[in-house]
Amino acid sequence: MNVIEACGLAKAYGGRRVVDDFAMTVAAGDIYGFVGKNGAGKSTVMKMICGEVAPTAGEVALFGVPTGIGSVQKTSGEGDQARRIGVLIEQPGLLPNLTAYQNLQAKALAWGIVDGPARCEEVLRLVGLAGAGKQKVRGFSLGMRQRLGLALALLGSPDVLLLDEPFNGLDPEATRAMRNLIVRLAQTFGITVVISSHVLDQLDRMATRYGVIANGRMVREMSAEEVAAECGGSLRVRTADSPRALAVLEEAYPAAAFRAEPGGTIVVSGDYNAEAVARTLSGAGQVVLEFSQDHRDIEDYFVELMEGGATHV
Ligand SMILES: Nc1ncnc2c1ncn2[C@@H]1O[C@H](COP(=O)(O)OP(=O)(O)OP(=O)(O)O)[C@@H](O)[C@H]1O
Repeated sequence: MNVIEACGLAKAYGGRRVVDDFAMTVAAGDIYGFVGKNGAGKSTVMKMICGEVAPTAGEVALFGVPTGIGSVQKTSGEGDQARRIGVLIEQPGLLPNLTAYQNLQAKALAWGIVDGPARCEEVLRLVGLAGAGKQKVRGFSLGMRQRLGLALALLGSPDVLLLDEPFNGLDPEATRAMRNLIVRLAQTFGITVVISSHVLDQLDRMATRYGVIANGRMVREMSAEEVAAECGGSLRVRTADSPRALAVLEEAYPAAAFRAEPGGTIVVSGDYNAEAVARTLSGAGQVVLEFSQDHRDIEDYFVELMEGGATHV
């Protein structure tokens, strides 16, 4: 089932369309990496999905139900539908003079969560802040604040989490902890997660699907497998007898593509397995002089896509 479907979505500020004709599909269980340059429109899209910002045009369907412009928006913060989406967008709006627990309790009360105290304890535990529940938030590190923000987003037991730059300002250790936590939430509780982030190497370790936005439009959506295949690159092989090696490989791997370079290097791409190629060559008595794998950097790949978006007038 698609949990989020956006179609023809647009948002104009002062007559300028910062999101335009935007489409997005997020399926249940996805960890969806939402990628785009600064100002591309990621936060605005997420705010429209969760109902914080009313679209100028277009439609969002949540859990297969069209929200209609403004309908979920009006229930934001109350009601079951709004609670099915947990949101961490920009600063989580924490009250610094209250403890972590009190911050959660205030929201639980506002939302009328029946088992409020137990749920507050539970989400604190989930985000690894069980020991810090009685501490005032003003003494919290950025990493702890982000975790508490995530706890607030989890309070209503959401089916979907929208996380805008959850790694912002976190050191490598806190970044890893946040990543592991998000993956655990997705895998253990089946929560669908949409994460906007510039930290591509973190997304690369967790995302199952990607969407790339440029100038307010979706440039491309693709699975992690598609990204891996496109970044997979090629194999460069040179042996003492390149024509013979080429003939051996072409016969052994009919589904792969081969290109012979003038210096005798054979470039293998498509459907091949590097280890098997090495074994085939050695089995054919070929003396291997060069054997290296070219991988396309995932960052280069996304930067190219992010820059390939249509520009607005
Ligand atoms: N409330 C607003 N009023 C006017 N312009 C806005 C408003 N919110 C966003 N914008 C503009 O819309 C564009 C998209 O902003 P948005 O925050 O959605 O981008 P983003 O992709 O999330 O960027 P970043 O990665 O920097 O957070 C920007 O040019 C921004 O200045």
